[in-house]
Amino acid sequence: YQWPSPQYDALEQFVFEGTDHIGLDIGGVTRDCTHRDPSLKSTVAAEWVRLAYHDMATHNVDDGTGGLDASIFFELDRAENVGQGNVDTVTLDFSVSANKYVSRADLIALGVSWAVASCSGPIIPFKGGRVDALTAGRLGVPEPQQTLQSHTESFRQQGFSPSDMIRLVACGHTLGGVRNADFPDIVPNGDETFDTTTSYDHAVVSEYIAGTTSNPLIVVQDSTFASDLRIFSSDGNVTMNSLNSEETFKTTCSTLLQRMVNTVPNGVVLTDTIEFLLAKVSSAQITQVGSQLVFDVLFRLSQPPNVPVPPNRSVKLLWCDARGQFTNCNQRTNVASLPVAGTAVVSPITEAQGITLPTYQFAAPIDAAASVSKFWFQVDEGDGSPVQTYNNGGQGYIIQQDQLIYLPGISSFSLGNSGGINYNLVVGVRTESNPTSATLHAFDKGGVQSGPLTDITVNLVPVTIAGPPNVAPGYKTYTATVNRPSISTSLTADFQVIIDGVTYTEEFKQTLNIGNSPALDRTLSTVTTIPS
Ligand code: HEM
Repeated sequence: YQWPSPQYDALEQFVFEGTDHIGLDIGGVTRDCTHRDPSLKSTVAAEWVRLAYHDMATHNVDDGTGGLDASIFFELDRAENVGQGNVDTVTLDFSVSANKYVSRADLIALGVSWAVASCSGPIIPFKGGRVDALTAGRLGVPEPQQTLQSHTESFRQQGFSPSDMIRLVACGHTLGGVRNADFPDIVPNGDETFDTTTSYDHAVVSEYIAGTTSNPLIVVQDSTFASDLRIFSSDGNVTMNSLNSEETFKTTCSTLLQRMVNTVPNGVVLTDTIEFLLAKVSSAQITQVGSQLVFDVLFRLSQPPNVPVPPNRSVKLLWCDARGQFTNCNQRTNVASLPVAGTAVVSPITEAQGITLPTYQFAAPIDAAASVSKFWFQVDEGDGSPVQTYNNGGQGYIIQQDQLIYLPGISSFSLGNSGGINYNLVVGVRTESNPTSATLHAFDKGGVQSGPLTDITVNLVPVTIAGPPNVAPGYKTYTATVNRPSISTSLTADFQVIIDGVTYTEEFKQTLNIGNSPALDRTLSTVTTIPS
């Protein structure tokens, strides 16, 4: 890993912080294996795992189509997808946070890892890179009244053998249960769970083997619906017996659920497993606070379980000028200390491992004539141990360019002339530069009904923004307006200018916190210089 890796960075934040590009705590929806509504026996985790299976179930191993591709967004009206759990998962949980780097399908897949971890199950490693379908997939979700032969054929088409089928059903039916509203013939007296525990454990297996189960797809008035019984007993209970230990159940399910969420249409290439970064530059940009040009950086560290943050820890940001007589730390290095300390939200995966994520926010006033070339951090735990340097594996964290900067603080919303909301997004371009082209690309994956990705390109035009707060010295403003039907939390913007034939880009910028948003508030860091 080397910073910056925008897709990796975005996926890593989802996996381990559980939050999206505007900080919305999506992973937290399943925290503590909670119920969406206290009246439900099912958990959010159960809903998320079922949804992922139903999305994947459209895979056809014979022609390589379908799989975990978010086609479920277009399949909710099918009988095979009945249930408020599926509707809530799609519309409330997974329709607002997908973005340029994280697809809806990635969110559905990650939902399985979050869900299982939140219910004390195994850690399921996650890969990103799924591609969202534009339309519904084939029919393919098995239903309880179908025969064993038909189920075996369904799972074969999805890429799973008869014994995988037994395992995968058990790995799913350890969570949640059957709802009266959806299957009144199976559970006429109200919702019933598949086993007696809420958590992700092997009770679904042990209760079946012990003959004490009340799984409604086993113990049911009309045996037509006893699909779990037919599946579990289909090999004379050999597979179920082999799963009858907590350890085996968890390792088996971790592997199988990974296979389930990594079942994607042919041609889709998944990333490597997203590993936790012990230290991470979460965001770094030149921007302005008020009309002061700042170098804004969030640095995230990690604390192992039960190890508090050292009380005397000091974290420093160091950087070199990019322009002027001290360029590249010729003679002097800039230092900012006393950042604003905070804690990042942790996802259920990180929480299950007991890891906490202290953060250090720097907003260092800078001068456009000096700017920033590369930066790094020094951490002194204040306990006599050696000072640690974090410098991106030796080369420092490099600021790619300072020609173009995003200015959310002087961006704004307004009502569109023909309806909707105008996003008036503002960037700064260095005063001495004259772009031959300036554009904005906006990506919006929001909404269930809208297509999975709206990609809008508009030209940026030079403007003078009236009145304070005005643009920082050294920069002039350009703006572009994007009209959306309503405020969209998933809209992100890429800006691009061409100056003297060279393209400069500021990309993947959030658009929700703009203008006077408190999220943009910063305490300016104190800056000194040291000889280098
Ligand atoms: C032959 C295969 C399967 C059949 C016939 C089947 C059938 C069902 C039925 C009827 C329900 C009740 C849904 C409701 O009341 O809304 C259910 C729930 C559930 N299924 Fe399956 N299922 C199968 C395979 C799987 C697989 C492979 C998984 C995941 C690996 C899975 C995960 C779940 C989960 C987690 C729930 C609980 C949902 C909740 O409580 O909200 N199922 N299943």
